Amino acid sequence: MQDKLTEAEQVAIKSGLQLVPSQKHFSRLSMSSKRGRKKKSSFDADFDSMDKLEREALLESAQLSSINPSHLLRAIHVPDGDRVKAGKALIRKSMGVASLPAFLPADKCARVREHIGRTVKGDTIDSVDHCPEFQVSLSREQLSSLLEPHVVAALWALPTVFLEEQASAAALAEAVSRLTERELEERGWKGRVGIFGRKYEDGGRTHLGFHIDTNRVTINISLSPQSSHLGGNLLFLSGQALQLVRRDEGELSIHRGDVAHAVTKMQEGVRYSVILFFH
Ligand SMILES: O=C(O)CCC(=O)C(=O)O
Ligand SMILES: [Fe+2]
Repeated sequence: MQDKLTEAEQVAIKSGLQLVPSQKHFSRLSMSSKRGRKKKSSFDADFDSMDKLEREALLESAQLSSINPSHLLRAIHVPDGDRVKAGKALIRKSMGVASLPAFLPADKCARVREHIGRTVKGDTIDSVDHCPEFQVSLSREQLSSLLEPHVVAALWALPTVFLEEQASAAALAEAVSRLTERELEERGWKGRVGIFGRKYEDGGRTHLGFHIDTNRVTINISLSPQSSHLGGNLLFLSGQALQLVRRDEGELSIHRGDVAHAVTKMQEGVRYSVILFFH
């Protein structure tokens, strides 16, 4: 474990990020990785067991902008191998996260939201935090019937374009909108794609702690207007910074799987998202 932390530390130091190599921090980390393996039955227990820094981030505290991303990276409860990957992702020069506002129109968001609301269950356990998932799996066919087929084709092409283009989100959106049906098909993701919807609310799933995804690229679309919830926003450790992304209905976020991310704690309302894991 010390070796892996040292590797993470070296990566951070090379990039000029500051890490605090205190013994206290090392012992807290060994305690925290045990928490990651333990079964949690409640969201409160999961939240309470987090390091103070992660709790502050998930509460969108006033001090959010003063949180040192590398300190936060060391405080989150993830396996050490994931911490190394997330550390490399944090300092990577190429784009780790991009946002495409208004990717889905309001009526389509409402359709997907209704489907999730009708079918979501809290009786299966999440592999990240061991809390009830409050998620529902979708097939590509189901997604195509809820959205337009050409939107689904664009979703399948986006990760390829995202990995190829070292450009801005606007350039990414333009690249996808310029592609013909045939080009979309050619760029379409050839690997496995996992699709699911999630619902967050007080009394249900309230948050999702920092983690990395095991797949290469993740697309996450907000299905709820910002006005329908307080909290429930995305946090990313990318571009040498802790980024808070407050999205409106229909906004698409695309990120590499190894970028550490979280969903802040719901304070009010309901929040839906649809997530695609490109393996
Ligand atoms: O629900 C969200 O918006 C984030 C979900 C997520 O990061 C995940 O399921 O891995
Ligand atoms: Fe995730």
